[in-house]
Amino acid sequence: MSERVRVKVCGTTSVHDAVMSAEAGADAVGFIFAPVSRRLVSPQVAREAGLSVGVTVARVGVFLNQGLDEVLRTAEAARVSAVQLHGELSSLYVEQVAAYYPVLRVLSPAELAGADVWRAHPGVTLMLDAPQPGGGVPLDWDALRAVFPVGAWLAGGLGPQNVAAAITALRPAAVDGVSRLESSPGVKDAEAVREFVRQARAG
Ligand SMILES: O=C(O)c1ccccc1N[C@@H]1O[C@H](COP(=O)(O)O)[C@@H](O)[C@H]1O
Repeated sequence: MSERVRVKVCGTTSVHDAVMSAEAGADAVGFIFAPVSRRLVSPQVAREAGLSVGVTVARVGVFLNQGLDEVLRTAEAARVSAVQLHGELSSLYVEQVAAYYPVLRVLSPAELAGADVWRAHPGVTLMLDAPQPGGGVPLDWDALRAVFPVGAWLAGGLGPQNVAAAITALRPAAVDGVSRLESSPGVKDAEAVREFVRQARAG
């Protein structure tokens, strides 16, 4: 029997949306701490939102090319349970974060050649995403079929209309979405979130 696909709803900026995502059945909510993001949230709000989702929902802090100190300080202040790392980062940097938090290391398809180093690392899970995170652009699933790493998570333009097809194509361990789950940047569309979870469970 294949394992159930986990669902992460990212870009949470309020207690209201965190609770709504948890009630919709999300396994994880994401908080984006990259200053460039239109979904930037403060560690204080993320902490309050994370405390409101109960014990079974993971709280993921998302970072893009930020310094190690900043990542660890922000993650601690927000009380996240895992850290998602985007950007051009050394293996040493990723290992240093993984000494404190389970890590989702995000790679674009062009970076997959460097994925091998993480396959045997118990604290690091791979996520495949588009080169522009949060851009709502799906990956070319057909091109990835033969190379998608077992156990990896999938992001990139996933929403209620395409998540089941993505799961069928690549059998990721989890799916993650932002742009297609919003009514405006940083504000969730509750019906889109509910349908995203429903479709992912059906996929
Ligand atoms: O969404 C952002 O603004 C963002 C900024 C910096 C790093 C990551 C960001 N989001 C991540 O992008 C993917 C998928 O987004 P989308 O569904 O294609 O819009 C997801 O992993 C987010 O965590």
